[in-house]
Amino acid sequence: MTALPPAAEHTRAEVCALHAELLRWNLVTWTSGNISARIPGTDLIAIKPSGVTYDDLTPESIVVCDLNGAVAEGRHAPSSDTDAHAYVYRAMPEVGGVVHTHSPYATAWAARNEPIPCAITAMADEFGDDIPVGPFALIGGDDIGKGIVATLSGHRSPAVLMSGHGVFTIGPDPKAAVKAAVMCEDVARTVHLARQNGPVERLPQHHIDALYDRYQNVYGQRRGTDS
Ligand SMILES: O=C(CO)[C@@H](O)[C@@H](O)COP(=O)(O)O
Repeated sequence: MTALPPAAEHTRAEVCALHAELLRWNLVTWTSGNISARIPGTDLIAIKPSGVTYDDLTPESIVVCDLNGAVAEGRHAPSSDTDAHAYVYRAMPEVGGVVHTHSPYATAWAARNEPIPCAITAMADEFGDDIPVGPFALIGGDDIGKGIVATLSGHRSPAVLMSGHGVFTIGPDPKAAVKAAVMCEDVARTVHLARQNGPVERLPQHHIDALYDRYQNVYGQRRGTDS
C-alpha cells in the first residue's frame, strides 16, 4: 500500500467526523449518502467506505483513493459514488469537498426533475440562484460526475439535484460541502411547504445578487476580528 503523507490522517478524521453531521441534520438513512475530501498537497482523496453504517465509521475505515478512484490505502471498498466524486475533483480543481445525500425534500424535487426556485433570502444567500437539476445517470462510471460538472460549472449554486436520484454538493472544503447539503434540504422543505398553499415567485435577480454578495462577503465574523 502507498505510504500516506501526514495530511491524509487529518483528512480521514475530518471526513469521518463530518458524516455525523449528515445524521444530525437528518439528511441520510441507513448507509445512504457519502462525503469525500481532497487531501491537501496530494492527488489523493478520502472517501466513505461503501455500505458501512454511520455508527461504524472510523477514521481508519475512510478509504484513500487517487483521482481516478483507485484505492491507494484502506481495508474497505470505497463508496459506490467514488467515480463521481473523483470526476468532480479532476474537472474542478477549486473543489475540496463533495457530499451526496438522499435528503427527502430535496430528493423529492429531484424526483420531479424540478429546480428549486430562488424564492427566499436564505436561497439567495447560500445558492445565489435556483438550485438546478442535473441529468439522470446510473451509479458507477463517470456519468454522474459528468452531470454534476456540466450543471455546476459556472453556476453559483454549490448544490445540484441529480434527476431521479438525490443531492450532490461541492465546496472549497468538505465542511462547506456539508453546509450546502444541509441548507439545500432546509430550503427544499421551505419552498415545498410554501407551494402547498399557492404559487411561489422567484425573487428579482437584482435582489438575489445583492443578498448573495452580502452573505458571501459580509455576513458573520470576518477573518482577524474577535469572533
Ligand atoms: O445513491 C447511492 C449511490 O449513488 C447510494 O448507494 C449511496 O447513497 C451510498 O452508497 P455508498 O455506501 O457510499 O457506497
